[in-house]
Amino acid sequence: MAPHNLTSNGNASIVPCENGFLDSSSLINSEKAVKEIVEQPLVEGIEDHLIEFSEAMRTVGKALRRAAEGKASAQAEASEWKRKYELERERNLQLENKVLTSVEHNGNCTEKKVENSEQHLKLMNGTNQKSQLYRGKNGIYSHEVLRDREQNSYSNVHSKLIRKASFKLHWSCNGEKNDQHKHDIVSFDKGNISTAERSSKQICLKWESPPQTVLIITKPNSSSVKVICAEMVRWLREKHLNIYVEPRVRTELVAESSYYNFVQTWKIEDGISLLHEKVDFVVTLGGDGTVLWAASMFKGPVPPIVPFSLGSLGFMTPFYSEKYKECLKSILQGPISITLRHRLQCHVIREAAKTEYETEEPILVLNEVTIDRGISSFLTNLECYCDNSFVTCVQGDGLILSTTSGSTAYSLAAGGSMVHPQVPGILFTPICPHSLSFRPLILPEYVTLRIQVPFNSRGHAWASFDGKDRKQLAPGDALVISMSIWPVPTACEGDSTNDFLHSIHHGLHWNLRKTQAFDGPREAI
Ligand SMILES: NC(=O)c1ccc[n+]([C@@H]2O[C@H](COP(=O)([O-])OP(=O)(O)OC[C@H]3O[C@@H](n4cnc5c(N)ncnc54)[C@H](O)[C@@H]3O)[C@@H](O)[C@H]2O)c1
Ligand SMILES: Nc1ncnc2c1ncn2[C@@H]1O[C@H](COP(=O)(O)OP(=O)(O)OP(=O)(O)O)[C@@H](O)[C@H]1O
Repeated sequence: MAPHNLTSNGNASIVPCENGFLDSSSLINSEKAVKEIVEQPLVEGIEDHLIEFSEAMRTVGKALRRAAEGKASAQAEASEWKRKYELERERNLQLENKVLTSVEHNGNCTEKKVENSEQHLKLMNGTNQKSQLYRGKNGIYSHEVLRDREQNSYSNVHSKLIRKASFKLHWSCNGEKNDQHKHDIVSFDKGNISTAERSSKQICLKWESPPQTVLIITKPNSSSVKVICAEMVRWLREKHLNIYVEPRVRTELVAESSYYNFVQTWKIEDGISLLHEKVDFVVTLGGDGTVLWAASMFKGPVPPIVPFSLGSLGFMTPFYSEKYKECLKSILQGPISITLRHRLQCHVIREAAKTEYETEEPILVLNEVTIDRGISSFLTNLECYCDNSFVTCVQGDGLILSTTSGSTAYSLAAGGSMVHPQVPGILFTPICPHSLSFRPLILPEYVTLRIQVPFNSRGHAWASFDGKDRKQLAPGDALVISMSIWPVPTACEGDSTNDFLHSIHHGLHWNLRKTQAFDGPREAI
């Protein structure tokens, strides 16, 4: 129940604000009420406990005043910060305007880019941050004004302003385009708890300006992939796109013909960290492993990925490579239905680390992180905590913490459920548990999990990330896992649900059974 406020006439009223705080006037009123009670002349022979009561009320009165004062000072501070923020925003917008105008005068940018920049500024409408996503009234906008900082010998865009294509995300509803992004909001209007209508379904990406730069990632050592890649590069070049490939692929292409000299790449690992700033979308040519590889190249935001199937299974690769021209035409034109695939952020915390924050570089996984016994012949012994609540102790071959995208991979093989990739959750799937009652769990996406190798463990454990980068975990070491804020947007062939069902039908032959014949024994009617 909400606290009641005593008034001088003895009536009680409930006065919490919407935000859960008491408002300052009601605090002052309640303080007055307390004062009135306290200041009433004491009747002779008053009991000791009444004196105690009045002392207590005095303390309450003081506390209420302090709360009101605290709130007023917090409000003043907030308005000061708001004012500073407005000033900063104004200044940055002016700076941005100046840079763009000087670029226009120097002729360093194409006409198209300058046109776009004005459009961008309008769209940015008061946002000063060089951030990846701008939340608009009717969806999410993405804009970037970037300076090419990389000294890349293959790049012909030195020190120029380059601009990523701008796009907008829509949430469409029952097949119709609906610009309203509906959040999952819990309301408690008049004390009735309800959630907002759940009509936000398929996410659509619409280009606001044409995409100009594409990154092609290919599965190595495959001649069919090499052929398609070379063809695709030529085709994209005709469409005037800037093309990036991995250093290995550029070497292969240039060895084939000097025609491919225009293809750009990066020289050192550092170049990869800037890719998301340059690339409008990524094409993968391979199987699911190539999509995992492409995702792992982006430690932060990931551009939309268009995965072409050149592997055996292809859960995440809905596009047919033979039809790449039609597919890419429709991708370049948009809008594109996308699946936002969540990733898990994994921190290894060594026992030797002095603080919780002294962790190794976090690793992002699109499928799963697995903690297993490696080559050890002992049972793994893993203590699992979820937001500091003890979950269980895993004794068996290991544990898989999987995203819903990874639910059809290793987790499925270990008995986990298949989950639609848009369901926000973390799968907790044991590997060969030595207990009959250990069933897999699906936990909500907002929890933080901590998997601890106990000090009394007989052996080490091993963590692997999307099947790669194995790391040894010694007794006392822990792995902390939470949902990353950087999902992997993958383009859909149909829509998210259609693609998911298609992949489990065709990839796994899910529930494939000959239909029972009509003739035979029947129920008596
Ligand atoms: N017992 C198992 O099923 C098992 C064992 C180890 C690893 N894996 C999976 O392999 C993944 C690594 O894939 P890779 O291609 O780099 O290695 P890989 O070449 O060994 O291929 C593993 C297989 O898993 C499939 N796969 C990958 N991601 C999938 C997904 N999200 N849904 C359905 N199938 C998927 C691939 O198509 C491939 O056929 C790991 O993330 C793990 O999920 C599975
Ligand atoms: N660009 C890349 N650079 C290095 N390794 C890669 C690259 N792309 C994919 N790989 C690795 O190559 C392996 C095979 O890739 P992928 O899964 O795409 O092909 P596949 O095995 O033929 O397909 P499927 O998994 O559908 O059978 C994976 O282990 C993956 O990590």
